[in-house]
Formats: sequence, structure tokens, C-alpha cells
Amino acid sequence: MRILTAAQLRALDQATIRAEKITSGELMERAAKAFTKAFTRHFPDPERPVVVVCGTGNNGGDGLVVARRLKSRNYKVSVIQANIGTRSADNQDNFKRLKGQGIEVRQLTQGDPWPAIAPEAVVVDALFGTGLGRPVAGYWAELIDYLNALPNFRVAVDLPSGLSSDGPQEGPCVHADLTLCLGLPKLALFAPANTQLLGNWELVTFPLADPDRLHPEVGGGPAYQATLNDASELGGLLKKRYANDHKGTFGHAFLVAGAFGTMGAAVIAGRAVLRAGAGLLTCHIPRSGYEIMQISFPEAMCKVDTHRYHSTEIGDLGAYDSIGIGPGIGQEALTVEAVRSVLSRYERPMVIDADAINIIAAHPELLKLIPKNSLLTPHPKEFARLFGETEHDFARWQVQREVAKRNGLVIVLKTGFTSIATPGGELYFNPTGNPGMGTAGTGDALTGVLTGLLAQGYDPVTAARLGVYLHGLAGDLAAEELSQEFLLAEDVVSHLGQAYRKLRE
Ligand SMILES: NC(=O)C1=CN([C@@H]2O[C@H](COP(=O)(O)OP(=O)(O)OC[C@H]3O[C@@H](n4cnc5c(N)ncnc54)[C@H](OP(=O)(O)O)[C@@H]3O)[C@@H](O)[C@H]2O)[C@@H](O)CC1
Ligand SMILES: Nc1ncnc2c1ncn2[C@@H]1O[C@H](COP(=O)(O)OP(=O)(O)O)[C@@H](O)[C@H]1O
Ligand SMILES: [K+]
Repeated sequence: MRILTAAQLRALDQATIRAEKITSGELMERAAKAFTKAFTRHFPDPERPVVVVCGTGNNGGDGLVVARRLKSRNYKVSVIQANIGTRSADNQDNFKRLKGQGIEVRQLTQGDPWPAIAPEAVVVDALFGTGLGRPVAGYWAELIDYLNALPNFRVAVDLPSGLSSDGPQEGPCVHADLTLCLGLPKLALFAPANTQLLGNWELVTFPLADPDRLHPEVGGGPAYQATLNDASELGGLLKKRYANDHKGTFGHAFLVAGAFGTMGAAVIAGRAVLRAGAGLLTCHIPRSGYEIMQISFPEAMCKVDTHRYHSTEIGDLGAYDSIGIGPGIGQEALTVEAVRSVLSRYERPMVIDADAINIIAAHPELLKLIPKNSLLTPHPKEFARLFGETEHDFARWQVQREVAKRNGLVIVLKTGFTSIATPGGELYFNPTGNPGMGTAGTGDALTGVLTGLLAQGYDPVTAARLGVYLHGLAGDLAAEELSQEFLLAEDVVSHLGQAYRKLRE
């Protein structure tokens, strides 16, 4: 599913209107109908009052249609009409259509005292959407502050009013508890900095033209901001397994992980390699980790380093279909040389995580040695160590895209909505995962999943898109069963089976 800019979304609306021979009012009706359906799912009790706060653009127009539709379902709905500017045509039309419906409308003009809103009412925020042209200021900014100070539950239509859809946030913004985003996702939904403003968000879909079929008209194609990974596409990318396949078919993975005190990273990542479906796994570990590994994880084969506490000399790599390197390996001088040696000798795409990333950040000349199309999986701090600090999320995505392209790498930036930048210049976002995964070792599990997918012959971009999705879905299934608080990295790994099953459905 494409992620479009506000300008591209406007063009897509026009293209939809032309292609389907409908009016803009009919498109607004579609959007508001879909919103109303989602809203009534969240708030099934029509006795709970709903106050729709509408602006004068099409976001406000949506709000007016929502009010009319809620009223027809017997909801106790009223409207606060903020007279911000000139009404759009569809806003005007829907304002007229409110008449005679028995809906109370309170007008709000600059300077008016704030309207009283009963504390139990759900506030529907329809002041501004993607048409926001500048930061909100003056009286209307104060209205936003007033709404934010109320104890009411706030549901945003399309976007919380005041939110910049395509760039860093400027100015005041409604703090939504729930955002029901209309049609296609906007980039702002994925920015960690916007989490508090958006509340939980959901995409509310309704029939719109396919932006890919229209891309010269919509100004998209390669210029589309990004893509949101979805199950329907990813499920189709899973490889089939045939009756006579065997462990050789599914690849032999090699994992360089663990050191004295961090052998758990090797155990978690290793388990994830095999649970993701690789045929064989060899782990390179320091001598002191040998018993730990063999006892806690008998399915893995071990190559033992000459050093007791760290990995220092890594042997022949020719036999392996994929390599994962980094979890828990530390940054000792001898380990730095071991990483350098692996990067120089291995020619196929590999997975580079954690301390291997920190080592590369401290020795930038190593970046050039990374085999093309390898996957790097930094969390935001590791990303900053590698590629520098950025001012905001949007600038970081830009850097992520540039470094992926320039270095021919797949960069997996691990956040709530993990982003994947490819050597071809695309940016993908992942929808699965939950805050319960903010627990030690879940990143190691991801390294294992990705290494396991590469071993099975998935191309690196597909491995990244599938692996991040499956890892997050496993975390969601585990959290559903066990609660977010209870979750361990181990639980993510042990729910990979259900995640595969669900994705194949
Ligand atoms: N396919 C879909 O998903 C569909 C989506 N639709 C909906 O359309 C929405 C976009 O509507 P939109 O383009 O009319 O813009 P909107 O957000 O209402 O704001 C514009 C108004 O605000 C004003 N204004 C702007 N900035 C301001 C500021 N800082 N301070 C004060 N005023 C400011 C601006 O005035 P001006 O800048 O001209 O002074 C204008 O009056 C979109 O979010 C979705 O809800 C559907 O209806 C159709 C299908
Ligand atoms: N709020 C969240 N929503 C979705 N995924 C999350 C969230 N918090 C953490 N994760 C996921 O958990 C993993 C954490 O990885 P990382 O930070 O490397 O942890 P560790 O180093 O402890 O293994 C990443 O895949 C990240 O995307
Ligand atoms: K809004």
C-alpha cells in the first residue's frame, strides 16, 4: 500500500473522481461513511454523546457528513462549527444538508468564549486534515489547546488537526486518543515523534483509484514517499515447500554471536534462525560459551574460538548460505579484526547487527567492505552512531534512504514502525509489532529471523520485508496470548510458527 504526500493524495482524489465519474461530494461521502463505520465499531453505544468539531475545509466537510450519518443511526450527536475561513464547496453543501436533521449546531467565531463540552462526550476532531498549509496560530491554536485540556476522548478524522502530514511537526496539534486515517496512510503516521499526537491509529479504507496505475497523473511512481507492507502482498512472497525438500534445500546459516556474559544473544538469535526455517545452523562462539550453547540449544552446531571470552578468529566461510554477525559479540580489539576479516572474505549478502554495527561505526573504513545487498539492522542509537544524528524522523528517513542507495545496502531501522530502505531507493514501513517487544533480546531474534530467511534463498529485500513483518507478527501473537508486560524475546521466537501460519492464510 502506497504512502502518498498531501499533494499526491489530492491528485489521486481528482483521478478517482474522473475515473469513476463521481462528484467530489460523493467521494467525501465514501470517506465519511467508512469513518462512521469504524467509529461505531469503537463506540457502539449511541447514548454516549458525540461532539464533532468541524473546520471549513474538506476535513470539516467529512465531519459534517459523519455527524449526519451518526444521527441517522440515532447517536446523540452535535456539531461545533469553527468559522475558520472560506468554506469549501463540499463543506458548504454538507452544512446545508445538516438542516432539518435535528442536529444541534453551535457556531464558533474568532474571539467567542470556548463552547462547553460534556466530559463523557467523544470529541470528533475535524478541524484540519491534509490541507493544513501552515502551523495553526492565534485563536484557532488556542482552540486546539482548549480541546487538548479537556478530559474527553478525542478521535481525529484523517489526522489530528494541526499535524504536518509529510514533514516534522510545527505548531500546536490536537492530541488524539484515536486517529482514523482516511484512504491511504500518510508519512506522519510512522514518525516516532508523533506517537503521542496520533494515539492509536487505524487506516480506514474505501474505494480509491490505484495510485500505481495512475502514477504519472498523481506524480508518483518512484517519487512515492514509501510503501506500507501488508499481509496480502507479503503472504504471496513466502516460498513453497515441496515433498522432497530437505535440510540442504533450506540452507546452512552461520551465526557469529555471544561473548562471555552475553551468550544469551547467541542462543536467542540461533533459535530464531532455525525457527525461521533455515536447514542448518553453525554458531561461532568463544570457548566459555560452548557448554551454554550445546546444553540450551542442541540443534545448533558450534565452532569454538581459540579465545575463552570473545570471538577473535573466524575460520572458513565458504560453506554458508548466509551469515548473521553481531549480537552480543562485544567490541574487543581482536573482535574488531574478526569482523573485518568476515566482511572482507564473505561475498554474499549477510546480516549485520548490534556490536558489529558499533564496530563499523567506530571503524568507518569497514563500511566499504560490507558485501553488497547486506542487511544492517540498527536501532535508532546505532543508526546515529553509524550515519550521524538527524534533526527529526523525516530527515533520518532521508538519510536512511540515501545511505542504502549509496552503499548498496538494505538498512532496517528498528522502531515501532520499522523502516526498510533498499539499494533501489525504496522505503518500506512495517505495521506489525508492539511495545511489549521493547525487551532485551528481541533485536537478536530479528537478526536470527533475517539470517534464516537469507539462508533459505530469499533475496535480501524480500528477506527484510518478510522477516520484520513475521518478527512483529510473532510479537503481536505472543502479546495477545501473554500480555505485553510478560513478553520475553523467547516468546517472540516461539510464536514464529503461528506468525508463518497466519501470513500464509
Ligand atoms: N481521499 C481521501 O482521503 C479524501 C479525504 N477527504 C478529506 O479532505 C481533507 C483535506 O481537505 P482540504 O484539502 O480541504 O483541507 P483541510 O485539511 O480541510 O484544511 C483546509 C482548510 O483549512 C485552512 N487552513 C489550512 N491551514 C490553516 C492554518 N494553519 N490556520 C488556519 N486555517 C488553515 C484552509 O484555509 P486557507 O489555507 O485557504 O486559508 C482551508 O480552509 C482530508 O484531510 C480528508 O479529511 C475527503 O473529504 C475526500 C476524500
Ligand atoms: N513499540 C514497538 N513497536 C513495535 N516493535 C517494537 C517496539 N519496540 C521494540 N520493537 C521491536 O523490538 C526489536 C528491538 O530491537 P533492539 O532495540 O535491537 O533490542 P535488543 O538489542 O534488546 O535485542 C526491534 O525489532 C523493534 O522494532
Ligand atoms: K482532523
